Amino acid sequence: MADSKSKSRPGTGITDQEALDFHKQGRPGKLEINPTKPMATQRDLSLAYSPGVAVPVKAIAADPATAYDYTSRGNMVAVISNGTAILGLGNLGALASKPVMEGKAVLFKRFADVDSIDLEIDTENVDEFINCVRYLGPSFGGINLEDIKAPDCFIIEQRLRELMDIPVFHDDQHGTAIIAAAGLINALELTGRDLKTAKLVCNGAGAAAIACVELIKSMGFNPENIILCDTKGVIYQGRSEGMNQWKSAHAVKTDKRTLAEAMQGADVVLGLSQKGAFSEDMIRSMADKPIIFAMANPDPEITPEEVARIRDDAIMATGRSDYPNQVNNVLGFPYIFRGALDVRATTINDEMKIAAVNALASLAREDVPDDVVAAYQGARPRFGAQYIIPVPFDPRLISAIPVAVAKAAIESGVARRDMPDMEAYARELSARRDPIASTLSQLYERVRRHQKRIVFAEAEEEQVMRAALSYANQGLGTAILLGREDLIEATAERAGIDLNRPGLEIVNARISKRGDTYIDYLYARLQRQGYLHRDVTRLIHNDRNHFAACMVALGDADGMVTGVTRNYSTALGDVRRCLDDKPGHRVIGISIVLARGRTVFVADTAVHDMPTAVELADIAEEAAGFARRMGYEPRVAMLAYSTFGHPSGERSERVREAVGILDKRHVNFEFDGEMSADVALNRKTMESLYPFSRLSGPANVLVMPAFHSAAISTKMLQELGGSTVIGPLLVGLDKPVQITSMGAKDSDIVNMAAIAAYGAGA
Ligand SMILES: NC(=O)C1=CN([C@@H]2O[C@H](COP(=O)(O)OP(=O)(O)OC[C@H]3O[C@@H](n4cnc5c(N)ncnc54)[C@H](OP(=O)(O)O)[C@@H]3O)[C@@H](O)[C@H]2O)C=CC1
Ligand SMILES: CC(=O)C(=O)O
Ligand SMILES: [Mg+2]
Repeated sequence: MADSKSKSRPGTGITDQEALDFHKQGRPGKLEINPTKPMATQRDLSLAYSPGVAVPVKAIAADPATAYDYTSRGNMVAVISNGTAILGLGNLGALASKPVMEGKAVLFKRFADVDSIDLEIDTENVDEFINCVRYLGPSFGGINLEDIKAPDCFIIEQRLRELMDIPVFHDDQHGTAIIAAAGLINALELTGRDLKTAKLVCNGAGAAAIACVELIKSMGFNPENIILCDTKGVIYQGRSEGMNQWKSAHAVKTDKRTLAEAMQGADVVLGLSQKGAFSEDMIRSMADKPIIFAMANPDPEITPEEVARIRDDAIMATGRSDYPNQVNNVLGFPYIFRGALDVRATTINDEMKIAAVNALASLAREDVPDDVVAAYQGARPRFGAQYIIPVPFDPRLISAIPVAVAKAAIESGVARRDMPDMEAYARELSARRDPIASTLSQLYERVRRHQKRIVFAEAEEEQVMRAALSYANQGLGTAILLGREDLIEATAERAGIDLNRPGLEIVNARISKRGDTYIDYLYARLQRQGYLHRDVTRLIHNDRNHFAACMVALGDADGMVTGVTRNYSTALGDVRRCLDDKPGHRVIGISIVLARGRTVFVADTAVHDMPTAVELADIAEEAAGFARRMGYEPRVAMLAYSTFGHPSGERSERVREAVGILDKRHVNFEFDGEMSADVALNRKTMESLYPFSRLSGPANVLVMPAFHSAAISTKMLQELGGSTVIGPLLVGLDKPVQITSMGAKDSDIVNMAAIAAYGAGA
């Protein structure tokens, strides 16, 4: 029986099973540690460990500040929790909090290139917790406390701030407060309200809520206009039940006693409590143009759909990424720590927090430049009800927020390092960003908005079925499962997959009414290439790749994915029998290699065995065009074993000839060669030995001299270098088809399906 784990969580497009598989597959969890220095030879060992390591030891003992020069401390943050308030799920303990803490650690890395490790401390005793953390200072440049319940978190943070000389920042308090305040400033402006007169209700009086209220009061919000509520209702002066000193500090004189009463006529409501805490009646009773931030995770106090059903004048935000206006601390903590670490701040003070609020609020009001539009799924956002705050993938965040935070740290005297050239610092920050993850997420978003029908040619395979389900669940379009119903259903049953949902269609090639049409189409193409009618009939009835490719050719599907059960060249041959090349293009394979924070496109990794000079030039053009479509300005290196004529050889000649052909074509991208891979990828080597090179920076598109070198090098990078390799992606076919590697995982297959859908004009 299919169980609930295969049902999509409402609004998320993911199933519980997918979430479990995601965390389990490969190395369990989301983190691993990699050395940054070579550890290959006796010499390396002598330097990294005994005896060499003694030298930095003595240097640090003599001058502790040098720890920032000789160790990873300056870029290392600990994410620490005891699991007493995990998201909005409550107190589930230290161990259960680990997935969230690992998640925060990877967000640090992904968004701001901050190295981070999660530490789960198994105690609810405040003193024990403090004692455990207070001695960790030498290891880290900062401490990010997470998901610790109120009021313990207030005591813990306060004490640790006093005891430690590095930033200690409770993300749920200040991260949330900073983002909520930025969103609120903008929402108030959009609705023509004044900070001093607006009336606000905050539901929840825990870590996040108290910090939000404190921050907005410090920014000028009138304390008398704020009512705080908790599980016992309104926090009024004189209340004794369920109180603590932090709640008391915000108790107001009022005769309102329930959340429903408090929300009547309110301009703003902040939800930092629990799923479903706001009723439709409460929302109905608010003032005109209400501002509703339902920030509980993973499920908000009320959903945007529920609000939209009852009123059309609200500005609505949630903590989630699948709705507009995501007010979530992910917009803050990576960048705030980035700025604090870069000036070696001793703390994160109010000045730095307010600088972050203002930077974030103003970013949403700025015109979105062209190169940022892609982060917004191609639609240029305009400051307004649906866009009060930037999205986490906005590439401007990495420079805007850390710069503001670093400046504020310097001006308020808590920086231990000056940053004399802020413009250079902003440029450095931008270079830390690797656009590929945002490119892929933009690609997904675009597909979601222009959904496509993708045929999964090997749907009887379990991982293909999971990928198809995920494609449909993520709202990317219709997944067509090609295969025999009985086999598909049996596999689904065995794997506990529920196929009974919209967005999935099963097509059986043997009994399809379209079979004859496909046979006629294919016979017309192949009759003069040695195929008899009966051969073609067999191909359509028995071979999934031919049937699927004909579906695409004749418009019954927008794109196709295959490759799990058959080798690449066989699958490619099948497809090309049915589909033409795009006019004026050459079909090639491009692999995207993600390594050490860099993204490099490698071509041709699939089609041309020993390309001629003309073919190499064509490959360069296709690959450069693809890189540009993915958001990169191409710098193409035509690779060989030699560099600019040395040593000479026949294959290098051909590459040189290709460079000459590109010169004559006056292409609109940078290219040069022939050159070896180390020169292409290492700016210093290029500048010192070949200052005449025409590339303005390290190459990001590598055109390989032949298929074998391309395939061997990408596979070696994947297996030995720990790189992530996406592809080869097929480029240049008239209709989009992607071929996975044999035995690909469901996540790889769904990526390929999304890329095919994108290629179909999503
Ligand atoms: N979007 C974002 O970025 C963030 C969202 N959050 C969300 O905010 C919520 C609270 O987190 P946090 O402050 O860390 O947790 P805490 O445990 O510190 O505080 C929870 C607070 O919520 C109150 N509460 C719980 N249920 C209700 C209810 N039904 N009605 C009124 N009040 C209620 C509790 O009341 P009492 O005091 O009576 O027990 C308590 O004051 C979570 O859902 C979390 O996911 C948190 C951080 C960031
Ligand atoms: C986002 C976050 O930190 C929370 O919900 O706890
Ligand atoms: Mg949290």
